[in-house]
Amino acid sequence: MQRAEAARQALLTSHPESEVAVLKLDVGSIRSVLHAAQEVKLRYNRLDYLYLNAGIMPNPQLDIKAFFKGLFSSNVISMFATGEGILTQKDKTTSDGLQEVFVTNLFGHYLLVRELEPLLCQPEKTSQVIWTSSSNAHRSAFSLEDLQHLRGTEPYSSSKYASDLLSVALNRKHNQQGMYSSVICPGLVMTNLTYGILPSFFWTLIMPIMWLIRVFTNTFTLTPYNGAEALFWLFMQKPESLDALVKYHSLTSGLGNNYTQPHKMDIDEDMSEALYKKLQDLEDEVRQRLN
Ligand SMILES: NC(=O)C1=CN([C@@H]2O[C@H](COP(=O)(O)OP(=O)(O)OC[C@H]3O[C@@H](n4cnc5c(N)ncnc54)[C@H](OP(=O)(O)O)[C@@H]3O)[C@@H](O)[C@H]2O)C=CC1
Ligand SMILES: CC(C)CCC[C@@H](C)[C@H]1CC[C@H]2C3=C(CC[C@]12C)[C@@]1(C)CCC(=O)[C@@H](C)[C@@H]1CC3
Repeated sequence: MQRAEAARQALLTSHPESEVAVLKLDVGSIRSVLHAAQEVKLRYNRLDYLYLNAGIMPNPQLDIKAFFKGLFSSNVISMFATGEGILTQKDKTTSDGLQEVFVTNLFGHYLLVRELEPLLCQPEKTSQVIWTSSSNAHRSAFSLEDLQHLRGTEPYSSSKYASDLLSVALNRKHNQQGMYSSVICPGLVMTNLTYGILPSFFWTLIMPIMWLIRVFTNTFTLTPYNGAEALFWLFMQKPESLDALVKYHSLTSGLGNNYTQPHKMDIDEDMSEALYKKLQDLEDEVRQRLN
């Protein structure tokens, strides 16, 4: 909570007229999500925006061999833009008996949205739910038969693809009630997540190479400010005008200009419906276990 309080103070310094409240929430814990949602419902009557940004990539491993192979292939740009085929992770089980990446990146958020539906779906008004997804969300990493990615080595990619599917399902279910869901990709940003892949001093050393690569992909946004471009862009749009089947990417040009670009997602609407059904079943199961 110390860092949250520091962020609150910084916001109040830059925007003294605003009201900023903090609330403790561990999206990786079912009890914590339910407790925090209860607290939100006590404090507020409605929500206009819900940003689902929390996410983890535990124990990332870079496949050096695949990286060098990719470097000299025709897929090199796509490899730098998405990290496809060169990153794996080691997941673990939480005390709720769920896979940590699945619950932190997807299921905890799903449960939070379910709990907050009464505040998000209100007559005559619109609300926006925005997921921080990733260009690393690959259909090949996801399976409806293995939602939690117990049998694979790319739980991060699987969970992000699942968030894309879930966003599509939420739109189909709730647009008529005024709730709209979108997914964004911030691009490659230097944060604790990327410092888990390679140490921060190494990223600093290769920064000139990163700026050079940015000329070819525009996906190397590199700073949190640049990565937030799509969030800001979405905030300025009318939610009814957005395309549910599109992911909004923050991009930074070689000259350092930020812009947002929509990319059609590789999504099958039946699959998104099937995922929603499976998440509902799991929700019933975990709620029963808590009672
Ligand atoms: N960095 C990148 O290149 C990219 C990142 N993303 C996504 O952006 C999002 C933010 O990640 P990023 O800033 O890069 O990484 P960081 O590791 O720097 O930040 C992760 C954030 O998620 C929060 N978080 C993690 N676990 C939990 C949890 N169990 N409960 C509540 N909050 C939690 C952290 O909170 P706290 O500070 O309290 O620990 C922190 O605010 C993630 O969803 C990530 O997948 C997507 C594409 C690229
Ligand atoms: C540029 C250097 C000389 C070598 C860096 C190689 C890799 C460590 C990176 C190349 C593409 C990167 C990437 C990600 C992580 C680091 C790389 C694999 C992500 C998967 C990080 C998390 C995301 O959500 C994606 C959007 C990133 C895609 C690109």
